[in-house]
Amino acid sequence: MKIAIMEKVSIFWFRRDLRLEDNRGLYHAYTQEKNVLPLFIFDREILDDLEDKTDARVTFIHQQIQRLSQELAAFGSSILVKYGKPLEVYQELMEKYDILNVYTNRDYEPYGISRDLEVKNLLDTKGIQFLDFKDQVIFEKEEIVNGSGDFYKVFTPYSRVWLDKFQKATIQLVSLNPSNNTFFQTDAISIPSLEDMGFQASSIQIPPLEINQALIQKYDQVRNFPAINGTTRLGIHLRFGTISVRKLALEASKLNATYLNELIWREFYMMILYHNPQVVDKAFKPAYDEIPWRNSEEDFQKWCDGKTGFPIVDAGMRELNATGYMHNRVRMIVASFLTKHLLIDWRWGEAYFAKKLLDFELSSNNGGWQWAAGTGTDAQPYFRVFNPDSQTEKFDKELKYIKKWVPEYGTSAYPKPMVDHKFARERAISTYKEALNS
Ligand SMILES: Cc1cc2nc3c(=O)[nH]c(=O)nc-3n(C[C@H](O)[C@H](O)[C@H](O)COP(=O)(O)OP(=O)(O)OC[C@H]3O[C@@H](n4cnc5c(N)ncnc54)[C@H](O)[C@@H]3O)c2cc1C
Repeated sequence: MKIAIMEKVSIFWFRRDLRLEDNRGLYHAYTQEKNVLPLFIFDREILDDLEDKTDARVTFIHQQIQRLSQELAAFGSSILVKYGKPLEVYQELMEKYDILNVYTNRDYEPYGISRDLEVKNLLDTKGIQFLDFKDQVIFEKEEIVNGSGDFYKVFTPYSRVWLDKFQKATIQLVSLNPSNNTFFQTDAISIPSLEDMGFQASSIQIPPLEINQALIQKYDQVRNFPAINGTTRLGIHLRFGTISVRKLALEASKLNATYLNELIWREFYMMILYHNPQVVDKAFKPAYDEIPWRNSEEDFQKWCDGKTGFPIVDAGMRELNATGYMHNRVRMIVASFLTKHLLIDWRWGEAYFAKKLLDFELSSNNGGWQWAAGTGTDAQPYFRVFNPDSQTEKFDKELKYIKKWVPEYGTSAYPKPMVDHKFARERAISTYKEALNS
């Protein structure tokens, strides 16, 4: 009888860190182990919930995995790509390989935390170590806390401490030294196709991965105008880790304080979610869960379709539907409109954004929606209701953005406003007031 000898490997599990450059967990695996087998799992727990089978994010990940596979070929290695549920995949791998250790980068979302705990417990049964590292943020967990050791609930003091710590830290980028190659040596391993997983390629364009220094330098002056290319569109790259946040933050710190501040917002919301996982379906400020939302399905549909009769709102929704992107200023306007003008639950809008945004990030999306609805940290006070016309006057005065996305604006084909601004504003304020005083 022939006994198969199992290959001895250590696994590096890629998730939202799809790069070789300055990847902390990978660097640790590479410098500490002898036979590093890269792994990526197309996670059915996530994919099965995606309604759109041409989801652009899945196409993007698939392309990035192919790129990684090519980059690893230069090291005589490849990436093992599985389609399934992580626990089942690990059960299978434990039968096939003699696994020494599993390395990965930490996740802060409730699903990621429970997935990792399950995998860790499974690996424990065979004495395999699960080693996770900080990679997707500069500071995590309890690194930024107040004098009493509590997490910050308000952005400004958080950002002050973050910045102070960042300025004192020596942040060095890490890279893999090819002459000490410790990757598992193998021919290319085949990657399941999108079709194998029930998906098809999307035609949506992904913003390029470039750090546009000239843009970042003037970011504070241009970032609020949706008609111009005044933001970096690096959201999807930060989401899936095709860029290192350390690299970007180091550049930003030399170029523009406002831009760096936005990266701090990203981490602030990640840590709010980490410390308060209940915000996934509850208001950060519990009293706001008493608001009796109107939740008209008909109104919601008009909002989704960009047919509200408020051109800046419609332009934003149409941009989102067509490209998977919406400018931050317009995200704030459409979110305020949905929650205040239409009194529709912020969770409806949040879920719609989650389906459509290329840069969808649970923490920032939840934080952005709760901010707009007035239910969150540092929220816009409920009695301040964005006026879509004055926002247009300030940020799209020449109507360039509106005309791009709502070409029929100004003609009889364009719908009349679905609600009167003054009436909706007063209705929102009195509804919130009553709920909060009850
Ligand atoms: C209702 C609402 C929902 C949002 N949903 C998301 C989301 O799902 N994912 C997401 O990444 N951002 C979200 N944002 C924040 C912000 O709108 C986007 O990060 C930004 O528009 C992305 O475009 P950009 O990459 O060109 O950003 P830039 O302006 O170039 O900023 C660079 C990066 O900084 C971070 N950043 C910028 N602004 C914010 C912010 N306000 N909060 C947190 N991080 C920020 C992002 O990672 C962004 O990619 C949301 C905002 C609102 C008001």
